[in-house]
Amino acid sequence: MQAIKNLLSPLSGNSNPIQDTLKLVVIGGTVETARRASVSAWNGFIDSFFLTAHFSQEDYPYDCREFDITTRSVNRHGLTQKTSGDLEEENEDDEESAEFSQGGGRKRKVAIVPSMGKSAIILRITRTKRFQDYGSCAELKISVVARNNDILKRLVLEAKREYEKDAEHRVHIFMADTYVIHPSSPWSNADMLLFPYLLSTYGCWRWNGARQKRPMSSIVLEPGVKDMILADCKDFLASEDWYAERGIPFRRGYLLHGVPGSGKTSLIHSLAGELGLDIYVVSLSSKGMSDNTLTTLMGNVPSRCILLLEDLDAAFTRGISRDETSTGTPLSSSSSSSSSSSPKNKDDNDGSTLSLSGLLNSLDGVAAAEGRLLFATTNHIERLDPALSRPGRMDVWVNFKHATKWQAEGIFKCFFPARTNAAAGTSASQSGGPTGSSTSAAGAKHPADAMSSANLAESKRKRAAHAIPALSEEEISDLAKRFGDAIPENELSVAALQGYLLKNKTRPRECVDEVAAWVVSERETREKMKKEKEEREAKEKKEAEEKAKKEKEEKATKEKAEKKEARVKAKRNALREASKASAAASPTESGSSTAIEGNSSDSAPETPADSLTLSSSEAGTSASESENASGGDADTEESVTSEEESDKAAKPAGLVVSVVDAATGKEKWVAVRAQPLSDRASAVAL
Ligand SMILES: Nc1ncnc2c1ncn2[C@@H]1O[C@H](COP(=O)(O)OP(=O)(O)OP(=O)(O)O)[C@@H](O)[C@H]1O
Repeated sequence: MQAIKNLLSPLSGNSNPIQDTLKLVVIGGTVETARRASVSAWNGFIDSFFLTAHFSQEDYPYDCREFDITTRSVNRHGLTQKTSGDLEEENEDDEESAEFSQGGGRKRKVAIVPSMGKSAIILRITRTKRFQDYGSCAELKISVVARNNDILKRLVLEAKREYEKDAEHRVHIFMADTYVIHPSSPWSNADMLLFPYLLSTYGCWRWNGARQKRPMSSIVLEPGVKDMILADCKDFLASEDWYAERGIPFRRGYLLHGVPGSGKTSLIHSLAGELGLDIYVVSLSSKGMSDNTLTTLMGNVPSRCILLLEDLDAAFTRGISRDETSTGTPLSSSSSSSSSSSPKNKDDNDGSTLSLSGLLNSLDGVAAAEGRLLFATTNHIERLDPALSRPGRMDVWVNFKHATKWQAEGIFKCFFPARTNAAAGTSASQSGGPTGSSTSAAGAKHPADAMSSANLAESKRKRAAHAIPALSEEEISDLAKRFGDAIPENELSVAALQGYLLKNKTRPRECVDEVAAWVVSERETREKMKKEKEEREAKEKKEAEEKAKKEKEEKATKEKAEKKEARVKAKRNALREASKASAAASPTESGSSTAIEGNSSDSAPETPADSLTLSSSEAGTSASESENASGGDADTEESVTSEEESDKAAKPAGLVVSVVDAATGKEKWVAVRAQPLSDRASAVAL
């Protein structure tokens, strides 16, 4: 105490302010360090009583969602026998807020739950969020005060049971995790090549959540299409032995192509729910996707699943908007196999080095998994390489078009079920409607009818309380017919129709009354957008052309300047050579040299016109003109011409020789006309 007083006392006196500040800093630092040390020691002490299980979000099935259930299951059945209620509420709160403290901080929750025995179990749940190079990852820690880990084991098993029960109504989605070096990462590409083990965590599948199953009946396609695909999938999954007996690789590919918003992705989601398969999604154009990564990913999918390659064309045609000459056709295997030299890689330095041959190999190479259903979607089938879509890789092709009248009618019925269904609480909501399996109606039976007969499992989600008027079956049929009639055939996407119906989800009658006006406005909007797009494209094209023209001009000017410079250089060399030659010839003729020099001076009497036409100063002027003409960026064609002309003009002047003034010792340039002198001696005599 006395020491602290001594330490603080000078602060109140009239001591040096710098010293006081330093003291304050030292005191503050000491107090904070002591606080942290004590907190850490206390946590360590408490932790020593806990048995802790760590669960990472990346670990399937021990993901956070499962453990949300876990914690509930602890409350409901597992360890408690009686419901306490507290933990349930806490975890509900968790789920709703579902937030982590900023900057990767953590939140702690401690709940005391009555145990099966007499003593209480202290359960501590800690959620943390780690930020990694390729995203963030949540981690869950469950700690209990116990002598052994039996409780934790039971907890996990209980959670697993609950989780699997819940999973029956869900489709699990896994995303391909590709290798990406974050800008802030200390590792460079070179490091990765040198130490491949650094990549070991990439090219793997990451659980991305579980979505409610979508009933097949909510997908409205042309009659028979859904049933054909579903039957084909089922038949394939049941034919493993048949394939094995014939030595055919046990794989099947489906290519869904067509206009955007026509239900390709929705159908796959629905099929996954119907067949009870998980979906593994690969985006071929994602950063860091390479042949090796894709092969690893394809080899790691489970035997029974749906492998989805979205926007198949995008992987090889990303540069299409930038490359005017591109036809959109993917690079050929030979050209694209040398990934580093492909245009794509030059343009996009994002570490993506996927080649067509790499993709083909990963689809049906020796390392490719068997038993999976491959679904590929594209909006531009014409851009696909034939090798990619050939049978064996893509066995079934389905074309998705804009909505027909039949589809419009069907989707209307999905949105507005008849009174009987609504009363029974089985009303179909929009795309994310009630969940569960349903048996598709065969043939041309309307989807809404199929839905009404479907045995929908009870949804656990909260239902939106939309006040949808309950209309009779006849009225709904009539409205649906009118709605279908008002929709133009093959002009609007089903997604657009869905958007319109969503806007009117509680007004079926008005929805039909106003649909004609909506179609008109939709057409106008599309026209406007088309026009704007054309204008934008024309503008971009014009700008690109202007830029190209400018670049061409600059290049030409530069080339000319270089040529001129080279010519001037050559001329200088020629002059130098000439002067050397003259110097070599003149030493013995000093008198003549003097004579020439005398002739070149202003005061000298005029020399014979035919022997000496230019004075040294004139020759210098000519040379300097040539230099001026060649120098500078503003050189033009005219300047070249004038220079050439001046060259021509200078030619009759003959040799330009260097002479040395004997008196001053200075070198002078003298031009001498090239006259028909018979020999050098006579020229020198001049
Ligand atoms: N045939 C359909 N039946 C029911 N709903 C549909 C249909 N087509 C589209 N939709 C609805 O439109 C939305 C977009 O559909 P989806 O994503 O399946 O289209 P897509 O063909 O995969 O589009 P893109 O090619 O742009 O990926 C979804 O919400 C879906 O509910």
